[in-house]
Formats: sequence, C-alpha cells, structure tokens
Amino acid sequence: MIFNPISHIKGEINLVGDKSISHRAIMLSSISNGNSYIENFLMAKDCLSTIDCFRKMGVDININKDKSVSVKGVGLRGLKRPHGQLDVGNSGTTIRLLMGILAGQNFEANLIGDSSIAQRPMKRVTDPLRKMGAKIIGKDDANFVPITIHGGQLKGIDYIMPIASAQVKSSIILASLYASSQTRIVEKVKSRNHTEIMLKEFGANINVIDNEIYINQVEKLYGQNIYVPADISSASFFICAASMLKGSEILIKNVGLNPTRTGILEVLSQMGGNFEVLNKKVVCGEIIGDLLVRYSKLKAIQIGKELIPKLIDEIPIIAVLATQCEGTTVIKDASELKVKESNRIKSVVLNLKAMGADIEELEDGMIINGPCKLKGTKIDSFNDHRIAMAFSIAALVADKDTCIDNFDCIDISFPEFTDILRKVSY
Ligand SMILES: O=C(O)C1=C[C@@H](OP(=O)(O)O)[C@@H](O)[C@H](O)C1
Ligand SMILES: C=C(OP(=O)(O)O)C(=O)O
Repeated sequence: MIFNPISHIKGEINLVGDKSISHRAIMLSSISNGNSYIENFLMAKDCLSTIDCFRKMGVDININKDKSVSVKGVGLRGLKRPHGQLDVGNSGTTIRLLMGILAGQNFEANLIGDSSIAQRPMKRVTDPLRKMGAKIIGKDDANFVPITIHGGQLKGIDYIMPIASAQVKSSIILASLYASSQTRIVEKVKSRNHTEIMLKEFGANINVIDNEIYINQVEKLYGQNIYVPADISSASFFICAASMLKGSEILIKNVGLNPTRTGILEVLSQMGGNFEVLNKKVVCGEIIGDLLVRYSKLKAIQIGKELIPKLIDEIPIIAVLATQCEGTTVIKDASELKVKESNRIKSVVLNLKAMGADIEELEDGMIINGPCKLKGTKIDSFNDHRIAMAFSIAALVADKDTCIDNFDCIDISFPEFTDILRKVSY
C-alpha cells in the first residue's frame, strides 16, 4: 500500500471499539448466566478469533447487523469440550486469557495460533496456572503453541507479578474464578485493569487495594449490557498525526480514557502537545471522553518505568512522533516490545533508519534525535498491524511516497483505518 505526504488532518471521527475490552466482553459474557449485549464491539480479526474459540466451546454468539454482539451465556461451568483445536490466530490476548478460563474446566483443549503466536512466550501464563493446579503440556515445557491444557480443581495462589502484563494478570484472575481458595496478585507496576473493572460489573468477588488484587469464588456471574469505548491505541495514530502536521485539528469521539491506558496523553502533555478532553463520563465502569487534538511544536522527553505499561502498544507511533520533536527522546524499560507481533524495537529502528531518522537501538528501547525530515521509502510491516499503521502516519510527514508491504495486517485491530485516514486527510 502506498501513502503520500499530506498537508494536515481535520474532522470529527468515531473509531472502532477497544480491542482489550472487546475480548473481555466476549469471554465474561460467555461464562455468565443470562444474555449479554455488546455495543461497539471491535469487528477485527483478533476479536473474531475470540468469538470463534467460544463458539467452538458451545456458546451461542450472534453478530448483529449493526455490529453489536449478543451472547447467550452458559455459566461458569457450562463450556463444552471443543471439537478440534482452538485457533487463536494472531492474538496474544485471546490465548493468554483463554488459558486462564480453560484451567478451570473439566475437559482438555488444544490451542494453536499463527506463525507470530508460535514465537510468543506462554511460560509467563503456564507457570502460575500450573501452580494453581492446571495440567499444561506443549512445546519447550509449554512455552510455545501448540499447547494442551487440562483443567481441573484449582486452588488460589499468592502471586507477585514478575513482569507488568495485563494478559498474565487477567489469565490468573480468570482462573481464580474457579479456585477453591482466595488468590492475591501483587503488581509492582500497574497494567491495564479492564478485567478487574468488567468482572465487578458481572458480579464477581474481586477487590483491588492499591497494587493488590483479591479474587474469591462466586457461584455465578450475571450477563450485562456492555458499551465498548473507542480504542485509545487506535486513536493514537490520529492523535500523533494531528500533533505532527501543521494546521491539523481532529475530534475523536468516545475514546476509552482508563488511566492505565492513557500513557500516550501523558507523553503528549510532557512534549507540549495541544489537546483537550471533553464530555468525560463513566460508562460500564470505564472512563470515556472526546479528544480534541491540534498541531503543536513538540519537545523531546524521556519515557520509562511506570509509564511503559500505559503505552506499550503505542511505542511504534510514539517513536515516529519523536522524530518530529526538538531534542533527544529516550524510550527505555520496554523490552516487552521484543515479544509482541514482531520484535517492535527492531521493526521500529530498522524502518525509521530507512526513512533517514537519527535513531539508536537499545536493549530495552531506543534513542531518537529530532527533528528530522523523513524520507519516503519502502517499509517492512513485519506483518505487524501496529508497525504498518505507525509507518503510514510517518509517511504523511515524509518528503515523498512511502510503500508499506503486507498492509492488510491492520485487519488484526483496525480494518477501517485507511478509510478513516483518507476522509480526514487534506
Ligand atoms: O491485556 C490486554 O488486552 C493487552 C495487554 C498488553 O499485553 P501484555 O499483557 O503482554 O503487556 C498489550 O500489549 C496487548 O495489546 C493487549
Ligand atoms: C500486542 C498486541 O496484541 P496481542 O498481544 O493481543 O496480540 C497489540 O495489539 O499490539
């Protein structure tokens, strides 16, 4: 796909639903009693993989004409042994959260995924689930798919998170719904908390005190009506485009503004960005609001530690933004980037170098000297949706056309991206 330089972006946009919340909405609705209705669900490949897995375990999930989803919950103990393998496709969130639920079932299930999933580590989930009593076998001591998980009677655990990961935390929380005793999870650095928020809405016995999470068994969860806010990770491409292109002004409606996800706004604020949050409210336990973003001259900043989990998926687009900032931006403590859909440190550094940026690769991040006029060139998406979209935004501020290979991989999280970008481009 070819992207041309543009002058600015302008307009009002409604974006697709949050990916993390959409996955959780399907999972919790499936294991609840009664019907659930999910509005603004993200119809993208990753979330469709989650739907597919739960349908294979006997859950009646209907995608309505207006793209909402209706789920007939089967209850905590009502999932059926799947016919054949559960294929999670490209989705790390699907496999890791699903393993937590499967750990509590009284049947065996086989999990597979695509070639990217086959390289992503699962020991981080296998280890705590085994401690709870699940039997898990798979490649390299069940670090990689294919993985077979045989659930059973689980017990609660006391778990200090060795890494900041919402997928690991959520997997343990979901398994704890089936455990005979209390689980306590301690997070050194807080990761996204959508599972905790949504479980409370569904009637689970879950309490969060500072960085500690306590989960106790309940007999049942109750189906809900869920509204999925626009995904701040998808919004970030437009937030950064507006911030970099002189004369831009974009209004993004109903964006999820959960503080565990708004690292991009903290970064933009420190860089001297120009944005406002309007119509802030709480819906289904999640903070949402409209974001009005305008162009501004930006300065470089340092990004590390506590901020990283709040913007982990936004680092590729933040690196692009940093090339337009005055001074040296340092991104560190981000080695988790190496185990995403691609090694995102390498994918970003290689592609930004190709565009002529002054960038140095670090073991756990990167250093970027700006500002720099980027050069249009050939970009390797590494089949990674976030890389493809980040570099399509880099292309907007480049000197000439940029060609991005395998751009279709954006269907993983944001199929409407190109259409929306085209509508607001001038
Ligand atoms: O829980 C989630 O929905 C997610 C957690 C993050 O992964 P980690 O838990 O591996 O940090 C993030 O990168 C991913 O896109 C979605
Ligand atoms: C890392 C991502 O997703 P997942 O881990 O669910 O594959 C992402 O969407 O950037």
